[in-house]
Amino acid sequence: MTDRQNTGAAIAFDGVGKSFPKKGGVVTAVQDVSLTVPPGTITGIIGRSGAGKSTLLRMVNGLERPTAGTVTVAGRDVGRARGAALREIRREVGMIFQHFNLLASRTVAGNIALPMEIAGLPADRIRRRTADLIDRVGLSALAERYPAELSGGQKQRVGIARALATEPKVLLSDEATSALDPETTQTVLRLLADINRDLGLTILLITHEMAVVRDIASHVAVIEGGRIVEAGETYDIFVRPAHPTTRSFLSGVTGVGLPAFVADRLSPTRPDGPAQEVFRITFAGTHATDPMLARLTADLNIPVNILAGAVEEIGTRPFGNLLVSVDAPRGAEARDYLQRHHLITEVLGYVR
Ligand SMILES: Nc1ncnc2c1ncn2[C@@H]1O[C@H](COP(=O)(O)OP(=O)(O)OP(=O)(O)O)[C@@H](O)[C@H]1O
Repeated sequence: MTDRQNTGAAIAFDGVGKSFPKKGGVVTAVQDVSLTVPPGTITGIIGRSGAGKSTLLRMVNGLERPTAGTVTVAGRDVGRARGAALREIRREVGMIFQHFNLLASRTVAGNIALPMEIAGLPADRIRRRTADLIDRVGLSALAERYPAELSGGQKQRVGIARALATEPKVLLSDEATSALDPETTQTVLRLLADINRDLGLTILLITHEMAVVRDIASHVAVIEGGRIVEAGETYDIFVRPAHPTTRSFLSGVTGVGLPAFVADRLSPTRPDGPAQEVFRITFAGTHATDPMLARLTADLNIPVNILAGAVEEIGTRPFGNLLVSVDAPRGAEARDYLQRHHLITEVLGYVR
């Protein structure tokens, strides 16, 4: 297969809205979304069920048309494209699905060949390209099997190969790993990352799992109630989440939660009498390994209780979280000290 590094197309949403008619009114699925997906990136859109993710994604390949604003792929207005122009855009935008959407009556090779047959490619070219694609997704031994004979991960590999058949510049992924176990999820995410790197394909994926974003996406947008509430580089969003929805998505994946004996007693306001202030410290980049807590105790004589902690990597950059408590009257002083030393702190509450 030819190397087409950095030829991925940018996707741009500009003031995009989508409403559906319903009895007695309208349902607004997406409102006022402006977002650019840089070419060659893997960008994640994360949101809860009903947030508008699928609707947003379906506007990129013209399965839905916006009722406001414009969606462009490589500068071409998808919502206004018709006929041949729309078919051309669809060839450039591949899509993979949570439930794979394979044809049960066709073999692995037959499923992958289908988009090329529809496009009217010559038979020998279809055969060669199908073999290349099967090889790329690691299914050479299974070319003549039927979907019912495959595992979920193998089915998704077929889905990916089929999506690549028309040599798209953009790949849309609609919860592609949600039906897979964690180990298979990792292998499929690795395959998507390889394809992004080798082919320069722009990947836009929707998910409800922040772990998927962390593992593969360089950029992320958080959607709620049809609006983008926060967007940026994944690392920055992990280190400094601004919106409560983003924080709640992160709380499940940053490796640290409060131990139950603290969480059960945590109060949002400071109680009267002796209490401990509980806060999160986020370590980013080169500060991740600084022995700051020891210095805090040495410089200010504030003892720190460590409640939980974890260090992980996003891309290749270290990122850590510590949950600690200090004597409540000295909490502000301790946090101020840590912030002056480039750490990020967030008060979680108080315990007696
Ligand atoms: N064709 C449609 N007709 C009417 N309402 C729709 C249609 N498609 C989506 N909606 C509504 O728009 C809102 C957003 O739906 P959408 O499927 O985009 O959300 P989602 O974030 O993808 O959720 P999920 O993860 O559950 O699929 C929901 O309230 C949904 O009921």
